[in-house]
Amino acid sequence: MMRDQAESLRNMVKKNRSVDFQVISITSGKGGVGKTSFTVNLAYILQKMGKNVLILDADLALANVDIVLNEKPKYNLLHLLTGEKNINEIIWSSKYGIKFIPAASGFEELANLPKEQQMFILNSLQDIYYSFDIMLIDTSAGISESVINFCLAADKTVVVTTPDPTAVADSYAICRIISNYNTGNMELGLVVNMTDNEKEAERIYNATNNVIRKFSGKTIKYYGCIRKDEKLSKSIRERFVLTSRYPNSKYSQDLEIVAKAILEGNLPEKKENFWRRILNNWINLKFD
Ligand SMILES: Nc1ncnc2c1ncn2[C@@H]1O[C@H](COP(=O)(O)OP(=O)(O)OP(=O)(O)O)[C@@H](O)[C@H]1O
Repeated sequence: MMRDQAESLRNMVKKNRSVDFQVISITSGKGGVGKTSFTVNLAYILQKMGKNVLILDADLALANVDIVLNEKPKYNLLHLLTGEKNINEIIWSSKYGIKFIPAASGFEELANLPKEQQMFILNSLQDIYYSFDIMLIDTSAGISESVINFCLAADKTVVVTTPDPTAVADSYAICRIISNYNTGNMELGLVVNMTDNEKEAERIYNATNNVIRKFSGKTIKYYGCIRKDEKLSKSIRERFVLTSRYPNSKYSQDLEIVAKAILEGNLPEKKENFWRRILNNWINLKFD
């Protein structure tokens, strides 16, 4: 009976809020390019814009979202997978108001989660997604089956790179793979982080876009660039969220422009599409 009531409530809310739910995956070819700090600060800015944001820490075995938010969550995805907790019980509310689903650091087995368990996590999200406007998925760095699948299931994927040639090369690689598999209208875009040279960032975007167009006939979006800001490193060291404490810092100003560009991209169709895409398109990737 209670289940029936919950179900009809869910359907009611779904009907009322069917168009403005977006899933945005954030990924990178190389580690250490600023992906997690980008995710957390983006969440804060989107929240300031009035969006109700949830972060899924999908960097399953090397989770960092809790560290950037300076939180010590009690439960994490491991508790969900072992059946000890349900999805509602593992959502952690940070002091910044941002809610997140923590992964579990140091559990190697989580890095190569079998497809069934990845599906289980994503299916569990169905019970809570109606409460949010935006879900940000912080994936792990690099090319793995679960990263590609999280990206393909999203409405938008943001690839974060730095101007460092190895980071650029790795971001080409991940953009190429995602574009190849992207048969739907998932919007793929690039952010160049830690650059003091806007022209250089645009050159990196143009070069990436040209390669992708050549290989897959598709284009990628340019969401913008973020300057190197010593305050960001300080915020990580001293465990505060930069965009909250220093909204006028270089990093915060640039990220606000990037956040608007991401929101202004293609509007998602129906929120239900996320789940349909997961169920229909969760694929076994074969890398050549
Ligand atoms: N715009 C920036 N200006 C200055 N430093 C930055 C900037 N962005 C990120 N950093 C620095 O880069 C480091 C790595 O950031 P972060 O942990 O967010 O990267 P990541 O890509 O998520 O790493 P991993 O792949 O290991 O999870 C941080 O210590 C931070 O100080």
